[in-house]
Amino acid sequence: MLAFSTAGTLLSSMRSGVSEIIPVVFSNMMILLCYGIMWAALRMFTGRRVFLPVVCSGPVIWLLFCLYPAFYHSLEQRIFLTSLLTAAYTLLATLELWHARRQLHVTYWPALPLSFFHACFYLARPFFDDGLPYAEMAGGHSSGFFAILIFEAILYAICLSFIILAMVYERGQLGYKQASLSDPLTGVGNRRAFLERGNELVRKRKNNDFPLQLILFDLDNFKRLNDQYGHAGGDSALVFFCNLVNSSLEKKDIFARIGGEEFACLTTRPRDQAIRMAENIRFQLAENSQHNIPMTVSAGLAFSEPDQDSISHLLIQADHALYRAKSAGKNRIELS
Ligand SMILES: Nc1nc2c(ncn2[C@@H]2O[C@H](COP(=O)(O)OP(=O)(O)OP(=O)(O)O)[C@@H](O)[C@H]2O)c(=O)[nH]1
Repeated sequence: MLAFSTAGTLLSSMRSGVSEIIPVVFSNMMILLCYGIMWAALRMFTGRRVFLPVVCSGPVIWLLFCLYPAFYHSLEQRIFLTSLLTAAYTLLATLELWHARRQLHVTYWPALPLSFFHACFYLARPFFDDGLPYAEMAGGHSSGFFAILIFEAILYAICLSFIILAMVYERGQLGYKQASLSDPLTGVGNRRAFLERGNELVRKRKNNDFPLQLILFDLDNFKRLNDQYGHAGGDSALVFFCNLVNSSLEKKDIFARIGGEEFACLTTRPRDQAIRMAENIRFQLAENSQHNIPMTVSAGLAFSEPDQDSISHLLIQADHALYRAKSAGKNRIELS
């Protein structure tokens, strides 16, 4: 991208008044292609599909217009079209930066006004740019707007480069954080994530009273399942169970794998609904086990008191209930 914009600018500065085809036609094609590539790069950054025709349409439109002598010889019209195409690409890039807010927390913010300002600058350019010094380069005159144009372009390129570096860095950091909080096998949160988010919810509950229930699930006879179906069979059983629970979660529920075959679900549903949810999961697992691998699960439920400020007490209570469920024959639910 940098190579294209440098080459485009260099070509643009080669105007001699004798032959302007390369500086006028090709330099602007390269600069517009550079904007198209920037849009594509931001699409890739946000994990969205890149459309090659969009990347190339700016340079192609420019080339087609330049084939008309009336357009080619009108500096005003050329300024209007390059400005319009540049603004269009920059607005598309701004839209991609807006999409980046789903993946980033901080660094996309400065890029948004910067990119939007750049688009507005090019939308306004045709009203202020008299075409100097291009028209009178040979005579050595210079336009005030030309200096602003160059200054804005340099400022935009430098600021955007730093912001994009910061965006890449932030995404890397968030990726590491996400990896440290999720279970690689099942994709659900791990114990650390559960304790972090769970404690946060318990603290929130102290100020705003809402129901909070903890369900501890433990797959039954998992050692035997591993022995019978192999470790790979055990792994896919764990994934199957997580998918089953995930399909019955509500937005606010926190679900995580907190041990080998032990899972925790913190829910803000009322007590009777939490019991129904646990019972439903237990029933569905016993009825629909995957690949003919019979599976059952035991669960212990605990209900949070308003004065609690950490999840550990709730975990101990649910663990006692789970122990009772195991002792009473497994494939059942006990309340604390
Ligand atoms: N396949 C697989 N097995 C695991 C994983 N993590 C832990 N396990 C196995 O889970 C089994 C747990 O065994 P136990 O703690 O004895 O529990 P259990 O056999 O389910 O017995 P109960 O809890 O009393 O029903 C062990 O054999 C572990 O090796 C994993 O990621 N994948």
